[in-house]
Amino acid sequence: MDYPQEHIKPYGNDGKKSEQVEEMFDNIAPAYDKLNHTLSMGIDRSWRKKAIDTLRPFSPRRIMDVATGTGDFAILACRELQPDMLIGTDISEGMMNVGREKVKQAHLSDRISFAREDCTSLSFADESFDAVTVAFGIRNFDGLDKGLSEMCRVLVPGGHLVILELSTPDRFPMKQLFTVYSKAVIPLLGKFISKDNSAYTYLPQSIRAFPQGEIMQGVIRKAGFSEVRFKRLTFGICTLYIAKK
Ligand SMILES: C[S@@+](CC[C@H](N)C(=O)[O-])C[C@H]1O[C@@H](n2cnc3c(N)ncnc32)[C@H](O)[C@@H]1O
Repeated sequence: MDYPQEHIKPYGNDGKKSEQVEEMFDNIAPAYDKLNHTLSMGIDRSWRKKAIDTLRPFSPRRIMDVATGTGDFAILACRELQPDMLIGTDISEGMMNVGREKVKQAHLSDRISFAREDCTSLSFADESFDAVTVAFGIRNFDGLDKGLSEMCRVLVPGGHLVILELSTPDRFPMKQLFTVYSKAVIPLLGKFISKDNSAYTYLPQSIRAFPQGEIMQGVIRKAGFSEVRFKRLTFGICTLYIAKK
């Protein structure tokens, strides 16, 4: 299926979305962590922790963190869940280079590795992982259905998928506050800190266009998952989805 966010690209209509997304994240990589924590006022840390906690009962031994970026989710998941191995995959080498450095600093290089992989076409064999996670990345895919079915393919039967994604609150007054914040504050602060004029205009546009809540639950089910649940976090600014293969 064709989804509206697949037509929203960071740098205009020319060229493939995945190439533009890769270029954008390569550009903003050095500023990404600072911006992330500033724009979310640090709340992203508690969202990541909540997402990782949902995997604790299953003690996954092999984890893939898709769209791993600068590795924050991967590092926290490795510390909290103590898997045998965790591989962070992403299309942006710029983001992963920041992540590689952080993993080294955290003395986790023996358990966390990185690989350049587009999630819509993964090179891993079927049933390679016990858990797949993706935090704030799935909205950027050029092919949501293909990305989800690839994540399903590489999971073992009974394995778990955890998705964190930004969403738009649907109730007063957070809905109105978030509209002002996303249309005025995010582009301005984003431009100032990252020096990329387009990246932080793309961010709120892609959040608004991305399927949310019950609709996203249906999209995940259609890709082959069962027991799909979701939880809105912080008044619906973020949504956590959990599913089983
Ligand atoms: C907003 S960052 C999130 C990074 C990290 N997961 C976090 O929690 O901070 C989104 C990441 O998704 C990656 N990405 C976008 N499309 C992708 C794709 N098709 N396959 C793999 N990674 C992708 C980008 O390169 C970027 O690093």
